[in-house]
Amino acid sequence: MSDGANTGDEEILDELFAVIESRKEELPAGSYTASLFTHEKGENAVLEKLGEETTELVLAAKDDDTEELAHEAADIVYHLLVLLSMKGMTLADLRAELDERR
Ligand SMILES: N=c1c2ncn([C@@H]3O[C@H](COP(=O)(O)OP(=O)(O)OP(=O)(O)O)[C@@H](O)[C@H]3O)c2ncn1[C@@H]1O[C@H](COP(=O)(O)O)[C@@H](O)[C@H]1O
Repeated sequence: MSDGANTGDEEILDELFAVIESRKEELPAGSYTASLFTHEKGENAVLEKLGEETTELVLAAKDDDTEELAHEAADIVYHLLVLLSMKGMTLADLRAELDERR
């Protein structure tokens, strides 16, 4: 597992969100992100994914499978950012909420 160094963590979330926003704008063929924005199920596609990934995360935690836990956590963060973008929100909204709790 990681040694805890977090250099670049903020940047990676900003970069990922910027990619998601550009996929939403350009809807390139072959993009999984674009397919979520154009899915026939609408927002339910990403909501269902978040539900599935959360169940998988819980199972990984119960198994003490930290590699799988990191994998599922990353899936959840990615789909969460897609949901925020879908709702016209940004990472700043998430940061503001977290900041208020300090
Ligand atoms: N971070 C992600 C990311 N995380 C998860 N996924 C996709 O989310 C889907 C997860 O659904 P599933 O659980 O069915 O996938 P799975 O691999 O069968 O199952 P798991 O074992 O992963 O749970 C897979 O198709 C993954 O490819 C992601 N797809 C894209 N990104 C990021 O988005 C960027 C743009 O991707 P495109 O839009 O495809 O160009 C990429 O460069 C990545 O940085």
